[in-house]
Amino acid sequence: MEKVLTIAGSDCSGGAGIQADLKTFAAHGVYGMSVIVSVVAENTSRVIDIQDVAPEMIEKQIDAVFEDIGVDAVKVGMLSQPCCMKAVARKLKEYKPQNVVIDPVMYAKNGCPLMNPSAIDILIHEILPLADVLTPNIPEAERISGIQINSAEDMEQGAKYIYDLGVKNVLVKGGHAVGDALDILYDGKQFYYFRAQRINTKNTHGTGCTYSSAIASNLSLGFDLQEAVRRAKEYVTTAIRHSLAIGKGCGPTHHFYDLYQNGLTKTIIKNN
Ligand SMILES: Nc1ncnc2c1ncn2[C@@H]1O[C@H](COP(=O)(O)OP(=O)(O)OP(=O)(O)O)[C@@H](O)[C@H]1O
Ligand SMILES: Cc1ncc(COP(=O)(O)O)c(N)n1
Repeated sequence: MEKVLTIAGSDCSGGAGIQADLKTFAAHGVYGMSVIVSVVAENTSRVIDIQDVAPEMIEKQIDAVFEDIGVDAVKVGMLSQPCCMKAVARKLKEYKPQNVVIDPVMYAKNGCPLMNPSAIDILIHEILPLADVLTPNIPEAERISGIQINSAEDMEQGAKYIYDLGVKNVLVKGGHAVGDALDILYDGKQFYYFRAQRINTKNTHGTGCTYSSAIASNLSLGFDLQEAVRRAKEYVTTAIRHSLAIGKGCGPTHHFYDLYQNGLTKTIIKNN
């Protein structure tokens, strides 16, 4: 059985964070484990408060997982403060897991900040180099690269800039753009386009968490990166198509094993 770990924040309303990650792992048939970095009192409309777990406790949770069960892939999500980032970086450097997918979460869908803006330098210098694949959305790619993104060409430029910071693979997600939901992967040699029709819904709470966890699951299952992303794109698109109109704000994605089988996307390989 493949074992996948999420290191992220807890969303008590179940749509994003650790909860979305564990649902995604279960739908992929892999064994899910979690290290909670922050407890977030949030729902589909707002973030009420954030309480970070002490860095020593973050490290002890990571030790508990690695000294006993071990992992085949890791997804890293919300890291709100420099001290949390440093604790996670220390332990990832110590255990050197394979298949590390990092989602550099900065804001919730409703615009509430989930990362202290002063942590950006630590994110760039301590966390980004640990990623086998980094999955910024457009505002996150803009913040990391300083490049304004208004087109697919801008997404490519942003991906290239972030790659040059020392990130092995960069997947810029287009959920915040208009038109097709286009994501662009850059591996230092080629750009790969993953495209799906945009679904007309406000219920996209947790899409980024779902996507990065699906990529980590697929990597743990032995798929190469392009195939892992292609399958994850199908999974997240399906999870959005079946998202739930619950709560007063942006409802959550929905997770089913059976729906994972549907093919919805096209992959286009483009030369550099
Ligand atoms: N309305 C939509 N229809 C189809 N696909 C979408 C839609 N919104 C987002 N996506 C897709 O969902 C995935 C997550 O992308 P997005 O840019 O929303 O991430 P995110 O902003 O990090 O998510 P989160 O809301 O969890 O922070 C991407 O594959 C994106 O293309
Ligand atoms: C604990 C936690 N982690 C990540 C997100 C981002 O997800 P979204 O932007 O879909 O709200 C979130 N809202 N909460």
